Amino acid sequence: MNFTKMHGLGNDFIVVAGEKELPANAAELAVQLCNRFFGIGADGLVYILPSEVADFRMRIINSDGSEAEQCGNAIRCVAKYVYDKGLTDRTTITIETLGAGAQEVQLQTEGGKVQTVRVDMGEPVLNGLQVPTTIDAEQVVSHPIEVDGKTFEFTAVSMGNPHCVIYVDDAVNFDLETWGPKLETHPLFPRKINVEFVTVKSRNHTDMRVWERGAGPTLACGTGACATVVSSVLNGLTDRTATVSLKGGDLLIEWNESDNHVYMTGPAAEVYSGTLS
Ligand SMILES: N[C@@H](CCC[C@H](N)C(=O)O)C(=O)O
Repeated sequence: MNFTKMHGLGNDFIVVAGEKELPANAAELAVQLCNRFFGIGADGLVYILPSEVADFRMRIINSDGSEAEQCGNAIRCVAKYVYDKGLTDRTTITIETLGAGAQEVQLQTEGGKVQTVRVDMGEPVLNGLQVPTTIDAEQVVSHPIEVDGKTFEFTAVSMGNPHCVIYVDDAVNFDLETWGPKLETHPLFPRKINVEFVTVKSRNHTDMRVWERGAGPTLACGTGACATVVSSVLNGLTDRTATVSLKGGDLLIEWNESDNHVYMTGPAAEVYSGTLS
């Protein structure tokens, strides 16, 4: 099996292309290969597959073997992969995802080299039951959630995959390991949830740290950055365009007023390619 190790701001993936469908043992493979001590080590296993509705199709399995509906950092890596490996020579392509349909991706190149990737991440889903949460409301904004006697307030956003955004005084030093897993598996979230801890720095800048569903603390989360800006607009805390600073670097997020789509711009990088026997 040939693979390429890639990352988007340190959120790292084992990327596999050439298969027609996701193998039946994909969950088991993800757990083995993503293990940082006994495997290659990654936050997720990503398959690039043929699509009937877009140029390419992507499936992503988290490091615990669960499948995610969408992944913002992986979609940028997939776009860079197909361009760099000559699977397309176009700089605007579409990539089909499980949870957010076909998305348009623009590769921003200089001298034939991919610099950044801009993705139309589609419209955010705000309806409580659709995110999904157990709350039947058109929007779930600043809703209380109790964990171990401590009450947080969260805003729920789906970008194809579910997110809960919580504002804290100091996201950079927040105790992710204690609160992340308890919020991820809280009964309010029937399919579990990705948790973003956010500190607003200005109308156009936030810090964010993420506890990812199925992967734990990662250096960056593209869909989480999109959810952060959507939530911050709904809470009146930022403008519609903002930079989200993650542990692995920055993403530029724009929630466009005219089409209601969220656009994400950021880098993607290849680390190495290998063969697994
Ligand atoms: N890191 C990703 C999100 C990956 C999937 C997530 N763990 C989930 O289960 O929804 C991103 O960059 O968006």
